[in-house]
Amino acid sequence: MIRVGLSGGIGAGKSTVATTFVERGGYHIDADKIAREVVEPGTPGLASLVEAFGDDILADDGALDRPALAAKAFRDEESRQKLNSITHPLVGARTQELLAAAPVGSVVVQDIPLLVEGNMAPFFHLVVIVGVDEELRVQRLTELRGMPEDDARARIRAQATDEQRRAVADVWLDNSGTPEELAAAAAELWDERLVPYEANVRSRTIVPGPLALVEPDPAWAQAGARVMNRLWAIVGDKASAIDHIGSTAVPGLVAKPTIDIQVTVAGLDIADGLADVLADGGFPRAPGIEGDNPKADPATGSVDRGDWGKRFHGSADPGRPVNVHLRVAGSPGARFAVDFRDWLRDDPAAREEYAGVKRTALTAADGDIDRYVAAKEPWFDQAYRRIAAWRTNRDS
Ligand SMILES: CC(C)(COP(=O)(O)OP(=O)(O)OC[C@H]1O[C@@H](n2cnc3c(N)ncnc32)[C@H](O)[C@@H]1O)[C@@H](O)C(=O)NCCC(=O)NCCS
Ligand SMILES: Nc1ncnc2c1ncn2[C@@H]1O[C@H](COP(=O)(O)OP(=O)(O)OP(=O)(O)O)[C@@H](O)[C@H]1O
Repeated sequence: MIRVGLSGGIGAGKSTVATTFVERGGYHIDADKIAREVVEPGTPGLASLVEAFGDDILADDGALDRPALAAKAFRDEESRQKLNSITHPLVGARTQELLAAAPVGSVVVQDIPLLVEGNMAPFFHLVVIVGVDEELRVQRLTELRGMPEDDARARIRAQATDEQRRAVADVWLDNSGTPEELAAAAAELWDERLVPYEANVRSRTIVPGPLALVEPDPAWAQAGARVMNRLWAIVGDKASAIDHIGSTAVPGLVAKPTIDIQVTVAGLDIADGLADVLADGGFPRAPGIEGDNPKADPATGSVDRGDWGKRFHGSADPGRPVNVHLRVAGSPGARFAVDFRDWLRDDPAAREEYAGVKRTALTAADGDIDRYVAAKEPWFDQAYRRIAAWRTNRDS
């Protein structure tokens, strides 16, 4: 099972995407729909709303007069918070019930208008945001849905900004074209990414990233932050640190387009205990990788005899290659990963040198990842010594 969080500002067009996903077999959990169910006539939810906002939010038949409540609730922040504090726990509880009932193998599509506002992004395997410029949204809401313009704008003001949405979006679906274009993009996403992602999570299959060097992409930092937030949500207090490491964490450096993340734990037994939750969360374990090569000083031949053990996980998402290295706090491998990144960030000449080493290794590797890694290893050995000197200098 994978959980897909679907969101977007009011009027962005989530419904089109949700419909496409459901037509293709998605298990739909619709927060707006649940928000209506929990305030139906006779529910404790409706009674709480009346107590909070007065009985003039009721229509003649005793049901909720939605525009009347909207007029009161979106008037100011305090009123909206009051509304949220009544409805959101009820929506949350019902969501949990529906999630528990999702069949094995489901792609669960959770349609949540306030996903970003509620900091819920890390709890999904993938976050899909539908985006359209604010003015076009207001135009569609007023002209096509008959919503008063001040109501539309009041809700937009009460919601996250597009910048905040972009920061958590694994996928951004633009809806400034036709609904048919949006539906086609959603269908492709479903077929090419969501269905294989779910199958890979179930079979615990890693999708390796390409063995190719690409120009530095400023989007890697945010992609790394999203993966780190997701890993924190999975491993919780079992980790003492989670860091974006490797070349994608170094601005300006060519890299394999795979995000490397280090999860620091107290011991490898803790790492082993996390294997299943990580796999369920979209990061299956790679068998057979139990440690890094101990670094040897090429000048003296002396090897760092610390514990170089680690556990290694990849990504089941065909659209986002990730390496997750679980290393032990204070071990030389854990320290080296962070220092290496910081050294490269700090030293443009080292960065250039490493870029050259990678290009040579790529040619030598002839498409074989193990040969690529091995070809870089001698350079790492001598870099290890230089980094130790750099660290001493930095810390003195
Ligand atoms: C105030 C209510 C009765 C107005 O009903 P109405 O039929 O006009 O709107 P509807 O429920 O269809 O929501 C439409 C859109 O308004 C926006 N919206 C709704 N509630 C909120 C809120 N509390 N804060 C910000 N935006 C909101 C969302 O974009 C949503 O998709 C209703 O929105 C409500 O009960 N809201 C509280 C529950 C809630 O937060 N729902 C959103 C996700 S759980
Ligand atoms: N590409 C499009 N071109 C023109 N109109 C569109 C397009 N996509 C959606 N609409 C219309 O814009 C309005 C808002 O879209 P929709 O109801 O799907 O948004 P939503 O994101 O589900 O909104 P809400 O947050 O209210 O649930 C609707 O009237 C819809 O028919």
